[in-house]
Amino acid sequence: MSIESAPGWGASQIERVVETVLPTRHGVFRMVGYRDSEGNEHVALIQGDIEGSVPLVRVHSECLTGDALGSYRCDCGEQLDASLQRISEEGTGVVIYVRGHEGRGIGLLEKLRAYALQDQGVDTVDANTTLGLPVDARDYQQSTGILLDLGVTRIRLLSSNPAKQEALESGGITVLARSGLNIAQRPENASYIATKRARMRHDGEPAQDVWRHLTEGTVPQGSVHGLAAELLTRYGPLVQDTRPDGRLVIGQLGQSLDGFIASRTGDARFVTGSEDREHLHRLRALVDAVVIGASTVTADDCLLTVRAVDGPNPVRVVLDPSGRIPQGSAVLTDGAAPTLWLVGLEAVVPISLAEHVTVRRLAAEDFEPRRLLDVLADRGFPRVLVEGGGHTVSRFLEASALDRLYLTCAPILVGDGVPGIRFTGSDALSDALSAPVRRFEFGRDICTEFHFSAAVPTPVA
Ligand SMILES: Nc1nc2c(ncn2[C@@H]2O[C@H](COP(=O)(O)OP(=O)(O)OP(=O)(O)O)[C@@H](O)[C@H]2O)c(=O)[nH]1
Ligand SMILES: [Zn+2]
Repeated sequence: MSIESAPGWGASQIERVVETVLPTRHGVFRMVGYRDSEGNEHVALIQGDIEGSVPLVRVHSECLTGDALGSYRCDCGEQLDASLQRISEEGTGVVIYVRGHEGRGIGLLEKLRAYALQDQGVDTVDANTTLGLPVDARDYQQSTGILLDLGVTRIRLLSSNPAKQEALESGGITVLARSGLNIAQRPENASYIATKRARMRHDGEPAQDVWRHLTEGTVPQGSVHGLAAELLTRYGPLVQDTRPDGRLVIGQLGQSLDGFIASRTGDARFVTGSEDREHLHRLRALVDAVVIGASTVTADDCLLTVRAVDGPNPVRVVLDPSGRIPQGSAVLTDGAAPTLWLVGLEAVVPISLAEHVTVRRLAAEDFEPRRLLDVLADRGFPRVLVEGGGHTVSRFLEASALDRLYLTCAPILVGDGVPGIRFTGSDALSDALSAPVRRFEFGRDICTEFHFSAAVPTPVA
């Protein structure tokens, strides 16, 4: 099959040659092989029912050094990996692996020449021009052709490069959203990435600036777009809405659409996807302390640090009246953040503990949510994230102790398992708990933010 005269295509053609399947560490993909009019061979890796949907699409430029050899000079390999994973988590999407794009279209050996110049201090843009070559010689007609062949005209693009979006749009593809893959920089590729941002219009810096301001407790002004704007919309209110006494209490939970945080065997891995995980890490970075129940520490052995984004680690507060979390738990053995281990008056705890662990004994009534929040505020932790599990978050919810709750639902039905939000509830639906809400799409998950402190109290009759 060949596509001719697609919009903006001129005389170029793309030919669908073969279809097979590719099992990978990110799952099984349908794989379609194409040949373009210049003889370049490309592949599309596909999951799910993409025709007529608005799938995630990664148009990935071939990079032998990064993709196959694991080079840290660029971020290509990690971007490829992350995009396959994201698509696999969402269950729908396409990665187009574009051959002939090596070295931004100048070829492998010329790229290595450019590397040799960069070894002498020239940046990636000047290296190409010093060699008498274009800074970026890629065209994206093959990708437009492949998408049209796959029946895809509207996409969400995984890329930090606005030029890719413009090229696909000029080829007749509607790009409804574009976001980068948020790969952590390495010392080896930091200046390459900085040059892409400074001289090749790649996004990154504004979003990182905005995020840094938010973690420092300020909301930057000025016009921003893309991820920077999204971060401001999502987290700006958290930074602004702190109460006069400096307190802010937020809850978060990821659960299945039918309300379970884990299966009946306790399997809780990846209920919600990587975007929700990133959101959770952002919430952690915005608070002084994360609160977690002993059952969740025992079941998940969570680290509770900020790893998916830049930002400070909060203090880890473990609610453990009977002192039952395992001594080998990450919160007790990993010193990446301080741990405040709150135990009952009678609980038995080991005499010698790692330096980052502080034990504080509380009377049974001090484990009541509002009393706990007073204890934490007194210790200098007014901004608190209640992170799990279902029982702990529900307790804080029922005690009206949460200013906001982020409840992310994954489109899966578990049937039976460890419950998410459960509380006494009301007899009449008209009395059900509600508040102003905002909704965020995290991949295939939907996060609902309940803003309880903005709710108008029901007048007492
Ligand atoms: N000429 C040259 N090409 C490079 C260099 N480093 C990486 N590349 C190539 O650049 C291409 C990837 O382009 P990038 O600018 O890293 O990213 P992008 O594809 O434009 O944007 P994203 O979609 O966000 O990944 C690959 O083909 C790499 O082989 C370099 O220093 N010089
Ligand atoms: Zn690369």
